[in-house]
Amino acid sequence: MRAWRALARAQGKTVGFVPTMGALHDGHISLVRRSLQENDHTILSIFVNPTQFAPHEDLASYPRTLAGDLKLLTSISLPTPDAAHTEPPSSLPPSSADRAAPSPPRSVSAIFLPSVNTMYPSGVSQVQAQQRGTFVEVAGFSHQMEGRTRPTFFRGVATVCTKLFNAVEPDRAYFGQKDLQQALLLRRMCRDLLLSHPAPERLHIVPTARAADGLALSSRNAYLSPAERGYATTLQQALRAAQSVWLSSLGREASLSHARALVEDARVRASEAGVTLKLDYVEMNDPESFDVVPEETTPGDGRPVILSGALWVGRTRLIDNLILGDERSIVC
Ligand SMILES: Nc1ncnc2c1ncn2[C@@H]1O[C@H](COP(=O)(O)OP(=O)(O)OP(=O)(O)O)[C@@H](O)[C@H]1O
Ligand SMILES: CC(C)(CO)[C@@H](O)C(=O)[O-]
Ligand code: BAL
Repeated sequence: MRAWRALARAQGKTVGFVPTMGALHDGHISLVRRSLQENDHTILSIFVNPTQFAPHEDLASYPRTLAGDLKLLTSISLPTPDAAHTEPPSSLPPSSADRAAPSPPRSVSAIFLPSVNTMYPSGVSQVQAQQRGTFVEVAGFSHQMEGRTRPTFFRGVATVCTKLFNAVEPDRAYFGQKDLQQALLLRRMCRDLLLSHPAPERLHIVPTARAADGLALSSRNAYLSPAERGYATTLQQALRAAQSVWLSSLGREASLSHARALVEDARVRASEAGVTLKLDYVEMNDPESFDVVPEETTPGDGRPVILSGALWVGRTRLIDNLILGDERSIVC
C-alpha cells in the first residue's frame, strides 16, 4: 500500500478513496464513479471492521461477497473528464488537437483488503472494556441518533477510518449520505486531528442511491425476505410524511408524530402478513451539533435539519435520512 501510494505521489497523481465493508451495490458504485471523475486514481477498501459492531450485532453474518465485489469493480470504467470534454461535434473534421491519442478511460486503480491483524496490531475486541491499544473517539458527537442505539459504533468507525486514512493518505475521500451522521462525524474528526489526508473539506458526501421504490440501497438489504422487502420502504415513507408536515411549519413534534403514526399503521398491516416492524427512532437533529432541534425551529429559519431514523424489519435494522433545507450550508 505504501509503495503504491508513494509512486502515485511521485507521479503527481491525485488519489480518491472509497472505504467500504464490501457486499458492493450501486450505492458504493456511485461513490466510486464520483471519485473516478475527480481523481487520477481511485482506491477502494473492503474491510469488515469488528470494532464498530457491538458483541450482540451482526459481525459474523455480515454479507461477504469478495469474488462478486472484485468482478463488479473491474467492470467499471469512466471516460476521463478530459476525453469526455474534448470530443468534437461530429459534423466537424477533427483538429490536430482532437487527433491526439485520447486518454484511456479511468477505472479503479487499486483495492485495499487489509487483514484484521494489519488493522489492529495490538489485537481486537468488540467489548470496549477489553480493548487494548489506540482508539479514536469523537466526543460529544457519538451518542445522538445512531449513537444512541449503537453507543460504541462511532468509536469503531472513527478508529478504523483514521487507520485507513493513514494507510491510503487520500487527497479526497467519499462517503454516502445514507450514513450521514458517520460522514459528518468523520469530517469533524479530520478537522479536529488536523488531517490533510483527507482535509475535512475534501471528505465528500454523495447522495443516497435508492431502489426504484425509494428504498435506500444497503448491504444489509440482502438479509430481507421477499415478504419483509415489501415493508422495507416504510421508513422512507415515514420520513417523507414527516418532511411534508415540517414544510407546513407545524414543528418538530407534529412532524415526528406523523412519521410514527405511519410506521404504526404499517406495523399492524405487516404483522397480519407475518412481518415484524419495530421503529427504533425518528429524530430531527442539527447537522452541526447533532442536538435535537428545538421545537420552535421552522423551515423559515433557513438552517438545514437532519431528519433521520432506523427501523427494524424482522431482524434487519435499516437506516435512512433526509436533509431538510440547504445541505450546502452544512459546515462540518
Ligand atoms: N445507498 C447508498 N447510497 C450512497 N452511498 C451509500 C449507500 N449505501 C452505502 N453507502 C456508502 O458506502 C460506504 C460504505 O458503506 P458500507 O460498506 O457499510 O455499505 P452499506 O450498504 O452502508 O452497508 P450496511 O448495510 O452495513 O449499512 C459508506 O460511505 C456508505 O455511506
Ligand atoms: C466507513 C466504514 C467503511 C468504516 O468501517 C463503514 O462504517 C461503512 O462502510 O460505512
Ligand atoms: N454503513 C454503516 C456500517 C455499519 O452499519 O456498521
